[in-house]
Amino acid sequence: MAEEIEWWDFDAAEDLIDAVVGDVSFIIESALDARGQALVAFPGGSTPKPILEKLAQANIRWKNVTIIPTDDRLVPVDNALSNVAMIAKIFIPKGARVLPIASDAADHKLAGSAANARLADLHWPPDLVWLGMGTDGHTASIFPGPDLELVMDSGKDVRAVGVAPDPLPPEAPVNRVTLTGAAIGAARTAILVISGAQKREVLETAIEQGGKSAYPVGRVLDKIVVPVDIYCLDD
Ligand SMILES: O=C(O)[C@H](O)[C@@H](O)[C@H](O)[C@H](O)COP(=O)(O)O
Repeated sequence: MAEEIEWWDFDAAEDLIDAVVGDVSFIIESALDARGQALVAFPGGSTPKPILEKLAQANIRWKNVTIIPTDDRLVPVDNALSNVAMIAKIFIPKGARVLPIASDAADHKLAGSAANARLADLHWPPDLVWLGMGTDGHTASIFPGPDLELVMDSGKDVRAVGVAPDPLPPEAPVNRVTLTGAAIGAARTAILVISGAQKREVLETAIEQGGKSAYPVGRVLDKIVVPVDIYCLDD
């Protein structure tokens, strides 16, 4: 399990947004100071959008920052389900380099190999992996089901794989590409941002169960060696 897990609870969305923006800005600034560049992975889904919008206003040297999605849906980039499109719309105007990990390969395995090849060129490990979580305990696109072992036990040099969730998640019923357990586990810093009592309960159970959890998030947190900050908005 992550060496240390710290929970930060919020009643108001603005307070959570300010806290996450402050933390992520600090992580990026520190990476820029230390290495002159930063590589960060941001999640898709609906929770991060207002936070990302506020983060983009921070006074950061965005042109030295590379952003990848933690995972993406295998859809064309002009599709509303595309995570990279959401991130690119917010950060390209700021001068950041936003790299897609999805491709238009019809086969999710090929899409995964293409993503892995693209990530091989980046300055690794990521300075930050920011995770979201679904009520089924998935994080990034690491779902319970047939691909779980592949994603979690892919070997440390495999940074991304393609997955075909079964069942497909109703909010975005398409195949995906995701960072692997090893890629997330290698991050220099990691945060998890969730909202609502239902997710909190799932996450608490997953943490308790640890590396043997049926919830992917428990397995992923088990791979992360650095302390993890969890930001939770109560409903
Ligand atoms: O692209 C995705 O689907 C994600 O990266 C995924 O892991 C997301 O973070 C959770 O499903 C939570 O999504 P919400 O914030 O929309 O509930």
